[in-house]
Amino acid sequence: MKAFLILEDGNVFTGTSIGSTREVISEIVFNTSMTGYLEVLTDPSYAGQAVVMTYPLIGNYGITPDMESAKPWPDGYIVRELSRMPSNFRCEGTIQDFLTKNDIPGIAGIDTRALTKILREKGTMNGMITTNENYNIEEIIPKLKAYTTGNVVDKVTCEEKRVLSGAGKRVALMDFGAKNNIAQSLNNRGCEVTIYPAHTTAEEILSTNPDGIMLSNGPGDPKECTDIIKEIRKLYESDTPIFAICLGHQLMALATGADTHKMKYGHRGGNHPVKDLKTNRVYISSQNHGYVVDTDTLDPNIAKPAFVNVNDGTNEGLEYVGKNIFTVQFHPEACPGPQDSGYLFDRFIEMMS
Ligand SMILES: NC(=O)CC[C@H](N)C(=O)O
Repeated sequence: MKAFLILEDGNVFTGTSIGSTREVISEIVFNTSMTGYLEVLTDPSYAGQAVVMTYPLIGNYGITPDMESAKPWPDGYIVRELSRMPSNFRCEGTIQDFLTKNDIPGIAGIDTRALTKILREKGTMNGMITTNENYNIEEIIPKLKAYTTGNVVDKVTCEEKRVLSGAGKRVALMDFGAKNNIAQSLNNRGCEVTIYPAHTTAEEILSTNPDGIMLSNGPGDPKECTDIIKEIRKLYESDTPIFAICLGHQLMALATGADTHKMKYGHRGGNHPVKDLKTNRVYISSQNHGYVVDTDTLDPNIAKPAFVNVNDGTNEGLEYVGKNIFTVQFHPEACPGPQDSGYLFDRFIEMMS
């Protein structure tokens, strides 16, 4: 069946429908990872977005246990070519069936390179995936322009707290849409990790007297999380060691008076160079974000840049003055992507000691 991707700027791509045939409007973002399509699909930070995979062949090892959460989260999936015959000793099915089963619409067979160039030049924009051949572009474009993602953290956070037991440090992990490998990276290092729903109060977390608090990644505009930011402010004031990743990093910055803004097209992929400003060493990082902390709005008495993006000079991490708090915009848990910065979990454990 034919499918159409209609962009806010009037561009239309015609391809083949994959997964659900449901019509969807979403923000269209691109990811440049060459492998790890399952970790991308199951990263809750993609809730509220349709993802374009720039790598031209997707699904060639099928569905494997490499999941970062229990289900796929993007609103839509856009690929050049979907493998029809996946092959891998762990393969349990096809992307096609996975998308259909989870009611996620997608489109294959379009020129994803041309699409990515549009998104890079004009910036991230909204789009519609539809199988309706009689679509009316005049009616659709105003709808696309008016569409906003809203608060998506509430959609992805866990409903109840759960514990990964361990004999080491006791970490409270705030789940704003956490990828599995954050808890796993801590648990592999012996930590007992208690995962809390996003709206747990600071009082409840602090009453358990954790050795450290981890703030997770998550979807959407950090400024939508007004209630959570208030709780994070209390965690900041508590003097408990804190490590935060991506959305968690942005929320801590907002909680302490800095500002964030939306980037032109964000960073999503497995090859983003970030420089540690203390050592001048560059790490290749896994990334998935569309917002960024404004370096100009940082109060040097509160937070100092610790990492910077080598490509565009944007902030990639902060160190909080007089506190055991450091936060990063990139993903030390990888999944997918390079594990160069996994040592940051060890640093967090040292900080808790
Ligand atoms: N992976 C994340 O935590 C993303 C954070 C935020 N939603 C952004 O796009 O910038």
